Amino acid sequence: MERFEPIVAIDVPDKRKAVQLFDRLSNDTDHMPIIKIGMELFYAFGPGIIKQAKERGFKIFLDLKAHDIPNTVERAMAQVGRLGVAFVTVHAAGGSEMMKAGLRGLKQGAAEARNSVPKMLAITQLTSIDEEILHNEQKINGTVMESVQNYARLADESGLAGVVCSAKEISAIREVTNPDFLCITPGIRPDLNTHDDQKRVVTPKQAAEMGSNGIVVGRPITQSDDPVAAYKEIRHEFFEGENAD
Ligand SMILES: O=c1ccn([C@@H]2O[C@H](COP(=O)(O)O)[C@@H](O)[C@H]2O)c(=O)[nH]1
Repeated sequence: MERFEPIVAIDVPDKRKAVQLFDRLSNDTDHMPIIKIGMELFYAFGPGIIKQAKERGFKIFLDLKAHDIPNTVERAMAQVGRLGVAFVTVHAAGGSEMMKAGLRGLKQGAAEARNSVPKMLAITQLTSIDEEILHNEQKINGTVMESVQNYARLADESGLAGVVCSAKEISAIREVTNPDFLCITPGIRPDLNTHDDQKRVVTPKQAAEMGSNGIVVGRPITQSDDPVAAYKEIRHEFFEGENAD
């Protein structure tokens, strides 16, 4: 099973802090993480911030969670395909037509720029959603597990490389998707007493045991007094948990 280096979410408000984290995570580690650039950094600094991370040798997980009509997502993904990133995200809730259109655009943009095609992942149910929000706000019948499994099946049928989900849902997803389908898992907390706004959380070791292809970790690293030490510990726990079954 393919396992990626941990994906570190650089959710910080200023460029100086982001670049400081890029420098520390590239200079002071033997195994560099994948860098996740999300809405906060991208909306503020655009493609330039991707360039700065790539110059330091990082692979980029661009997490903009596209969710719009198919034509708009197709055209947006054509632009993203030109950026030379490794992963991109769209919301499965946009439907199969939207996911297929996004993938078409991504392939077209990547081909025009002579880039490899990034792996497109579908967000299933955000890891900040629990049963209560699912039922009372989204008005979805059934469980979070069933909703995530349904979105994963739809993403696989639409040709996507995988999904973003909680590690708790991986075994249900594997029942309905192709064997190479990726499950990338945020909602990671080394200390399960500290959830922040996340609802479906597991430790790095549990994520490995549950079959995660890659963990996404933000605040436990970026808000640590020693982000490099925190990263190394989380990475060790994730890879030590590998094949623990
Ligand atoms: O379902 C999802 C999808 C994406 N995320 C992103 O992962 C990180 C998690 O950050 P933490 O600080 O470790 O909670 C963040 O960038 C989210 O946008 C997610 O958490 N859940």
